[in-house]
Amino acid sequence: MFLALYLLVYAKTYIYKPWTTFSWPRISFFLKFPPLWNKETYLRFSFSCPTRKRPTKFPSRIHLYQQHPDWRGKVVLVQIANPARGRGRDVQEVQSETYSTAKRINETFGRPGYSPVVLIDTPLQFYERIAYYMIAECCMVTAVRDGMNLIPYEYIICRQGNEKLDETLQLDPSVPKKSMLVVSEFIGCSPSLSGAIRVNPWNIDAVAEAMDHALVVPESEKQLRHEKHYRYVSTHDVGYWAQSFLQDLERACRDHLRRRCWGIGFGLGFRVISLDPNFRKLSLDHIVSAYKRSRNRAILLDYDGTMMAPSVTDKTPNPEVIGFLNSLCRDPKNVVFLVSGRDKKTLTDWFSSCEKLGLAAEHGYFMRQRHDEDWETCVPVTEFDWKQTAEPVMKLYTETTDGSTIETKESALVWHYQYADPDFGSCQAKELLDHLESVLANDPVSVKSGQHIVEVKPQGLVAERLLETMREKGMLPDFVLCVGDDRSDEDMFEVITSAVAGPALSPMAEVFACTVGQKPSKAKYYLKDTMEIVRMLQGLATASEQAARTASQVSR
Ligand SMILES: O=P(O)(O)OC[C@H]1O[C@H](O[C@H]2O[C@H](CO)[C@@H](O)[C@H](O)[C@H]2O)[C@H](O)[C@@H](O)[C@@H]1O
Repeated sequence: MFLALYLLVYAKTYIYKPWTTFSWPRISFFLKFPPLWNKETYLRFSFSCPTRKRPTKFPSRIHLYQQHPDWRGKVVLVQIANPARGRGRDVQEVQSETYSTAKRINETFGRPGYSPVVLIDTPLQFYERIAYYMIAECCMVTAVRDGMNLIPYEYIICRQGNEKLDETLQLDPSVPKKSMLVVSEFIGCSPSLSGAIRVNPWNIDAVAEAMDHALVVPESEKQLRHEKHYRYVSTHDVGYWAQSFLQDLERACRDHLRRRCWGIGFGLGFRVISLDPNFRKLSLDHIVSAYKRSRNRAILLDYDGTMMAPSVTDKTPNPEVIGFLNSLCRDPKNVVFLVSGRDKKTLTDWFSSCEKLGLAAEHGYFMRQRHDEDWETCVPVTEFDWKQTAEPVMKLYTETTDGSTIETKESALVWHYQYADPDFGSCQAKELLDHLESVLANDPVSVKSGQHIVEVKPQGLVAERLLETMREKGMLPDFVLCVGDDRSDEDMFEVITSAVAGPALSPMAEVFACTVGQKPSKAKYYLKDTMEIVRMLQGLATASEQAARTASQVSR
């Protein structure tokens, strides 16, 4: 006879206490007290709170017995209902639903001497709860929302036990410990428990399947899963968290006195950002006069979000953009490159009328100096094995984020969430970024976020390569302008800023790294939006046209 136990905690009233404060004789007595403990008894715990709606709690148990009749008579699910903190109508509703469903399960699947569900609705002593943890084969937490939920961590610690417990229960200390967790994907601790079976608690069938799976996995797998759980819990203890908070605080405060803080945005979008005191708005007069003084100019321009507003649906460049790009390219002192995440074909089609414009497609993986030249592959990467790792992860987020899609480029994979719910999409994007960074840590790729995208692309620095090409041609830039709007452009800013006083630039070089909007950036300058960027580029184009007119008048 297997006894499975699950707990319904109506309120989180528990406090962590170290092992040393336990009353060993009481635990020992409790564990030996029939019918809760014998060598063949399996216990299952599950926690929930009535104020967080529980769609799948009991229905999934009914499904377990319906779909897996083998467990009837072998599994007893014990649910411990802690007293509710609140007394609202919803609390009462959940309580009465809990009682009536437990009754129904017992009537349907029970028999004399066997109740598949045991519902304990009196408060448990702390030592009793700990004892339940120790003997539970599996802990199940199916809350549909919860901040952190420490129950799985406590369960793991209890399952690991210690010497004293082994001695009390006459367990062989050399036998590896086991633990099984079924947890809701909506609770805070879920991402940290890589050995847990994660479920969507709204999906009754999936929860029943997970319960069944937790019962049937081989013993060796239960041990491996426990090893994973315990390794995490024992290394990420209170000391670890305190230390990491302190480190974060130190990092945030390091340049605090030097930095300026700004409140930006309105309502829910309001946030305080701290910016380098040297970060300032780019003055048109300043850049135009530096432009006029210079002889060899390198100009690197991002496209989406920089020259084209994110809100525009048709991203095809308008005649105004084509016009000033051509004016800039006609100036013999300029080398102009459009550096975009877009693919070769899109850039070729869009900029076919800009004959002298250099194009860097897929963030510089492909480059073409002019319209009549062939594309070259610039990054020495031929292996794309990382796509096999990245794609399934992106697919997972696409399935759970309605409106999101995956774009497959020759060198990169992009997860788009422009058409997903904005808040949920950006939360998912943050998670995906972390997830991809951790699984691709050893691959030669970088994971970047952009305008409603998360992109994985080969590492490679387009700005470095462009400066190198100019140097090979004997052109040492004395003016560098680099404009971009998102994280994928930060590498360019870093390269050109750190090239100052190096061999790639003239010692007199003036460098303008400019981002769009006021935000933490490696760029020294910002302009408010794409309109201001376009105005600035038009200003430079006008300066080039004036210089060309003056030159032609002089030569006549
Ligand atoms: O380097 P950029 O020129 O800024 O290009 C970055 C990405 O552009 C494209 O995505 C953008 O446009 C999409 C619609 O046209 C929009 O849904 C998305 O939110 C934008 O970021 C392109 O699809 C990506 O591959 C580029 O990396």
